[in-house]
Amino acid sequence: MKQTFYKYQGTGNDFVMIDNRYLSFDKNDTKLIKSMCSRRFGIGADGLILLENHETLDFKMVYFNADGNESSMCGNGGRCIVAFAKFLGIIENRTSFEAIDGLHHAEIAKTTVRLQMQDVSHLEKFDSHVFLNTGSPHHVQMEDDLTQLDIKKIGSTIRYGAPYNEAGTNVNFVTKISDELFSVRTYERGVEDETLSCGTGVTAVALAMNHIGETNNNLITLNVQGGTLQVSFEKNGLSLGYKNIWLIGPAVQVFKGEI
Ligand SMILES: N[C@@H](CCC[C@H](N)C(=O)O)C(=O)O
Repeated sequence: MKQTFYKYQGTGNDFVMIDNRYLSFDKNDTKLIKSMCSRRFGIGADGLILLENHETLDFKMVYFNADGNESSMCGNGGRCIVAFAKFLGIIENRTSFEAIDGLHHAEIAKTTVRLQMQDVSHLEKFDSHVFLNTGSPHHVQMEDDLTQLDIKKIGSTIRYGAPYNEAGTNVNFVTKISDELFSVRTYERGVEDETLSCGTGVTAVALAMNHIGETNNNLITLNVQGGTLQVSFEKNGLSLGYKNIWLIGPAVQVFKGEI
């Protein structure tokens, strides 16, 4: 049987998107998901996302990395599935849906999607980096010059090295431009390469920069390889950590196909 799919991108982080409300797609077929995401032998994407029915919320998001394995939260994918739900007529301009890390609220206006992320209560500061989980694990490291870095080489060394080892982490390299503007390049676990953007990654960068005192702003703009994202947040007064965190940026349908 033919499978209809859509291709979406959010600041260049691209996804195969499938309406799986009738459970027609076999999500245990890791080889198929990997081959669909392959840029040489398939459609080509950083990940594949299924939109499924949810008992009480608007829909459920199921996310797979390009390696074919289901993974933790994808912020850009979360923004893209909101645009997809609107395209399918499931939602209007506001939504609540479930992803692997729990409930998310979002709003869409034209091609801009604002996605609420989970509160972050635990950030670990080390000499050369910060580690935190924004739905996915992120190592955040400041650098003087992002243009000269071999992101795949350095990123994979950190991702597979101690203390992360096989389970791994995503790795973000950051340069400060001003108190409200940072540049970011990200090595993504499960893609095992640099991607043009990572939503949970820029969220981690914004919180980490506030946490280590590089900025006191609570609305941060982040230049990534594929465009520009914004992250807003509030410091959690009662404890170390952040709440009311929103990831904001474009989410665009690129094409529709059939395999
Ligand atoms: N591109 C994503 C992150 C996807 C998950 C990540 N590769 C992992 O497995 O941790 C984003 O936009 O957040």
